[in-house]
Amino acid sequence: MVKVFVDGSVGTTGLEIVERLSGRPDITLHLLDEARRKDAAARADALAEADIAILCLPDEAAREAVALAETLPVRFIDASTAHRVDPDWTYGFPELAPGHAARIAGARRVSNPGCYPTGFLALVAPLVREGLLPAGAPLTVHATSGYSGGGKAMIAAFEEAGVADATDTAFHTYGLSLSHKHVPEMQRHAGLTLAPIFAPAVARTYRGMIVEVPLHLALCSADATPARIQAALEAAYAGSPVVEVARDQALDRAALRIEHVAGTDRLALFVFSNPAAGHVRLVAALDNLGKGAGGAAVQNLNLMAGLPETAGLRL
Ligand SMILES: NC(=O)C1=CN([C@@H]2O[C@H](COP(=O)(O)OP(=O)(O)OC[C@H]3O[C@@H](n4cnc5c(N)ncnc54)[C@H](OP(=O)(O)O)[C@@H]3O)[C@@H](O)[C@H]2O)C=CC1
Ligand SMILES: CC(=O)N[C@@H](CCC(=O)OP(=O)(O)O)C(=O)O
Repeated sequence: MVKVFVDGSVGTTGLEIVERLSGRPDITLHLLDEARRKDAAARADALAEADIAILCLPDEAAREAVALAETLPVRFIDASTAHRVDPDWTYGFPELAPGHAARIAGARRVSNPGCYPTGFLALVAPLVREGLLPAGAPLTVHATSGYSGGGKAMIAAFEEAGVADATDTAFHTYGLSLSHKHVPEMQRHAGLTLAPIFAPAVARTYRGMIVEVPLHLALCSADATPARIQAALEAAYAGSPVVEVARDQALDRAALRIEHVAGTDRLALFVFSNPAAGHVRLVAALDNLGKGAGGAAVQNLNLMAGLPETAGLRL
């Protein structure tokens, strides 16, 4: 039995993780009740008893949890942004590169990826690694998230008319200072020398996400073609139980919906192209709370605990 403490278990991500772990015979789940869940001493005790702690907290509280456990043997999975480019932490995207799942399995401290970077890195990292995209390529990322991506505060803003920042919008773009907190992890883990321009948005749907990287083949390496890009992605995820690369590149596909894999822990990748124009649209569909957060945390937990990688996942 693996003893798991979920810190932040009543937040949006925490609840998703608890749902996936509850009732599993291989896991003993430790949660703190409402009165003690923010109590530092109670959290420190829970950390002392756990084999693995999953942090589903704002960045500052995640750093605090790690500090509380400085001298303890507990291993961490941190769902926050706090440690995603920290060289002392292993980046928790098992499909990032060959052998990376084994690194996560042996790691003490694993940083769960951001939801948007999960889509971006799945599309771009293999192409940089295979030399189809130069490391200095000037990339742009357009993405739309369901509103649960902003946690309890954004859920309230979309669902409760009475709150201070209530909104009735159907869709809004944001990140307009062009310094979103996900950019450093996108650049670092894709192996890019130039930071991508990131244009995120939110739509009035609870969960689901589309991440898109449009590419001019003129900006790619000389031997890059849509077929080679498709083949590189298929090779990178061959046999993956979580990441799938669609083979249907039909130009007349009517639409790709934000709900495509919502409610699952899958990640679906697409290469749409017009070879004559030299235009490609790399698109990822995921659930911000699935492979974008809770599903990824459970996948990492399984790897770290030596359990079947997909146990408890919604595939
Ligand atoms: N939502 C998403 O799609 C994704 C979220 N993440 C990341 O996961 C983390 C959690 O996000 P999310 O679940 O959306 O956020 P929520 O705001 O929904 O939940 C955060 C939870 O942490 C609790 N909390 C805050 N401070 C403390 C503390 N000091 N001690 C104990 N508990 C505390 C909050 O308490 P209270 O209920 O009282 O507010 C809340 O329950 C964040 O770092 C976020 O960036 C990552 C990927 C995707
Ligand atoms: C819609 C929305 O607001 N999304 C969040 C990101 C959600 C997420 O991935 O959380 P992490 O930052 O921990 O990765 C944002 O843009 O800040």
